[in-house]
Amino acid sequence: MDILEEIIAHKRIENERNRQIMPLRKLATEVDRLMESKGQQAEGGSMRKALIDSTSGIIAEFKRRSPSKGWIHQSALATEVPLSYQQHGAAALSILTDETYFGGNDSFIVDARQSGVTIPVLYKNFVIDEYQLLQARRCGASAVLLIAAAIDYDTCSQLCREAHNLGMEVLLEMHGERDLDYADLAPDLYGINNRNLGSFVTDVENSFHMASRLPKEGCKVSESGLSNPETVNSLRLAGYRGFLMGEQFMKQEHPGLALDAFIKDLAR
Ligand SMILES: O=C(O)c1ccccc1NCC(=O)[C@H](O)[C@H](O)COP(=O)(O)O
Repeated sequence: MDILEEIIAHKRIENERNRQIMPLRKLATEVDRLMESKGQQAEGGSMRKALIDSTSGIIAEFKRRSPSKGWIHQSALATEVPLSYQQHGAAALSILTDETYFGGNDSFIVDARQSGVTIPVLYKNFVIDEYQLLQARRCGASAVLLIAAAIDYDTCSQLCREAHNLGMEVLLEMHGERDLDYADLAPDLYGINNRNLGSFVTDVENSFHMASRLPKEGCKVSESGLSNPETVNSLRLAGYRGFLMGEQFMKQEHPGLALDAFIKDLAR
């Protein structure tokens, strides 16, 4: 069993437990009310537009721990780091909400919004059913991640539609050619993950290899293992508009300042 299979097996149990605590119908009613009072479109607006309009294209990630690295920054605060990322030029944010494997929580997005984050936020979790889309909408996410390797095509198609009905965008994550069938679901953002989930090894060549295989007009995002400004500039030339980066910033004492320095290097 690779790590993704393990996480998904655990997620099914977790979702079931959450449904016992708050039934789907009750959560849906809460989200309906939220949408009535705050509007159809999710908080933070369009991540696709934010990436296309941005010069950096950086999606800065709030990730305290990971299966590959263990704790990266255990004491990092969701009331501080996401806002600091915004102040230092992030085009958008990704906030890990998975608790067991990434030390995350939905409350981190709530904290980020309450601290003053207004840019788009990706609900970074392993979404396999509608219940999690409602959780994402409730806590203030603008977009959700759907991972092709984690769900079958029909489920992905249905979740894409439901996310849109909830006013959120979809970042569809693919790893390799075997996932390309999913590209015709026309997500808002096409992600290529450079991390091999069997070995955890990251290889940015994966993004270069996959670039020409994605729809020409699609907004492409390269994910994982990015640490070098020159690589990001080369990925931009290859057609990418978004660059999802976590560990490179989170391993520093001040992730926002690390982002600031990285963006300055991009422009050199
Ligand atoms: O980060 C991991 O170790 C990991 C392991 C298993 C599944 C997913 C994993 N990461 C999720 C991500 O996609 C990354 O957090 C994101 O792309 C940022 O990557 P990085 O810049 O390498 O922290």
